Amino acid sequence: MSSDKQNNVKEMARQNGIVQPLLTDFYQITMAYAYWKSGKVNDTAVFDLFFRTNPFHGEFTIFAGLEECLKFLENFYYSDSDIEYLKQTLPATVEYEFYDYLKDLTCKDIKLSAIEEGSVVFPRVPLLRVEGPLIIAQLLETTLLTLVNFASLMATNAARYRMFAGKNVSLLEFGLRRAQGPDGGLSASKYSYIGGFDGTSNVLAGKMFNIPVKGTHAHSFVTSFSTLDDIHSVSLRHADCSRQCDFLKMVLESRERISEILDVSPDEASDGELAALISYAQAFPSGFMALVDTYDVKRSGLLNFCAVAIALNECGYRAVGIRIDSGDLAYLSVLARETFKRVAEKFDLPWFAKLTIVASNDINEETILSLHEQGHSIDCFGIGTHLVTCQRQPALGCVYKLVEINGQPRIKLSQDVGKVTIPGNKEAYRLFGADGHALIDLLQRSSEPAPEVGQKVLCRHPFQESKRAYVIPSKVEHLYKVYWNEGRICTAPKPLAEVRDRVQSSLKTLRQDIKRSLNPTPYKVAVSDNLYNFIHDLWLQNAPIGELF
Ligand SMILES: Nc1ncnc2c1ncn2[C@@H]1O[C@H](COP(=O)(O)OP(=O)(O)OP(=O)(O)O)[C@@H](O)[C@H]1O
Ligand SMILES: O=P(O)(O)OC[C@H]1O[C@H](OP(=O)(O)OP(=O)(O)O)[C@H](O)[C@@H]1O
Ligand SMILES: O=C(O)c1cccnc1
Ligand SMILES: [Mg+2]
Repeated sequence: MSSDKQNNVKEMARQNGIVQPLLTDFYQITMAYAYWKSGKVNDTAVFDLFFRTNPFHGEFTIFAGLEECLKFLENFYYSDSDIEYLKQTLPATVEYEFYDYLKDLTCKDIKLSAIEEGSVVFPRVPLLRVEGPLIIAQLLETTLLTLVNFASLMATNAARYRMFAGKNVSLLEFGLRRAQGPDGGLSASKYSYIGGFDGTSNVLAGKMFNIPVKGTHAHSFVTSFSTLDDIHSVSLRHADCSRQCDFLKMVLESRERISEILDVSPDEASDGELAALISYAQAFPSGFMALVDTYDVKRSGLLNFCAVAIALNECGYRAVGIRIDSGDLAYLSVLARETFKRVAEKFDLPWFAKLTIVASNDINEETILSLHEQGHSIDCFGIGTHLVTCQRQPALGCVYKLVEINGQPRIKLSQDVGKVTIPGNKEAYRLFGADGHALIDLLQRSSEPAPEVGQKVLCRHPFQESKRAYVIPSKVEHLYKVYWNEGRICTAPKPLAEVRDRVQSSLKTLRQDIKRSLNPTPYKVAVSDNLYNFIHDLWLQNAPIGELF
């Protein structure tokens, strides 16, 4: 087996243990019993899973969570202890044959069609279409929603950070400590990576999903050292030979020289901080990355870092960079870059000017945009709280609605037109313009022929009669593939790295004005003329006619 395949198998095998049939709302099980009791065991249904509004005041969403949905279908069965628990929890009047029915239940008769994971998606276009026996399709509702909602929200949030940070900056996810519990933290790491982050500090996510694990060190490492006497050993082995260097002496000498260049007195710098940086460098001479804001970036952190980095260079190692975690990140990063440039010039070490500058501390979308406007020298953002808690919008509102029962369309009416469901079994197509950009998503009845390249197609707003347009597509993408059918995965979900690439390639198909931060242009989602008439006929059939006296 190729190592790619092995990795794929390994990834697929990793089902989050908490995802199981009882991870659902109680009403799914009570409904299952009521369906069963009312003779609906052989009824077949079609459910659509979709959202109504894009998150974060944006006009696009990234669809994620499909692979986990497939693992859920694959492993769906009620264990003996699940059945035991349900017997204790449901009323004693529930007939015992229902538990026998549940015991044999699997997803073998379910068919799941979905949009490719990592694609940009839009309101009202179903992300998943679930077809099969009514009872089992109903029982899947809550778990599928919980698997798609947070995954898609998180991937969208991360993709937005990626977009606004730009290509030249790397992004690290540092959020585990602030996430909504352990499972929220793990999912956040996974879907941040899909959305375009370059690495995570979350070690378990690294192991489970093969995400690069990255990090620096905390303030506590610095504050645990008080004086130079705290240094355990003064020496460091030279990179090229077994010779031991008197590392402490070299650091102190370079600190003297650098203090003149930077016009900062070594007396102002913290010796405790220097002891900490020396100790970290001795532990990781080839990966030295230091936190420099514990006491004072300008007067202590930068001087101490440069002193250790120059001494490391004399021992044959190249330092990696610094992290700044407080203060004015624009000003301090520019100051750090100027400092590195001056040292690079004086010591004739061009690489020193390009040392990595990581910034962290409550970073969000606005901070990144503002820092870009101000000008900064940051190479990498470490982002926790705002990213993983999706502070700007903590939930995506995907819903799961019945659109067909036993071949008959179903519509859910609402005073709020936006909440009226689009009935029937449908197909979704993305129509592209001549310049390669996506123009519109078109929903049609499944019985209609697919739109064709070069052929004029009438696209209608689902609820506003006067809003319509003819589109002549240059390319037509059928959005659904069948992923699960006849009890097995029939289209293998892509490995994480490919889903991550898909996010970027899919985002490229969107016009810039749809992706901008402030007042983005909405992307159009339309229905065919046939589907429009079908919706509105059914609407009239189902809407009661009021009487006025
Ligand atoms: N140049 C900047 N422009 C806009 N926002 C910034 C800039 N520099 C930092 N910030 C943000 O401003 C906030 C500053 O945080 P805060 O007021 O807690 O101060 P602090 O620097 O962290 O102080 P402390 O030393 O107490 O940690 C953070 O959210 C940070 O991301
Ligand atoms: O700010 P976030 O985006 O959530 O990123 C993660 C934060 O976690 C770490 O310290 P922590 O916040 O635990 O302590 P500190 O604020 O005192 O640095 C790190 O230094 C960041 O500040
Ligand atoms: O490695 C880091 O620098 C890190 C990790 C988690 C949270 N804050 C920072
Ligand atoms: Mg903090």
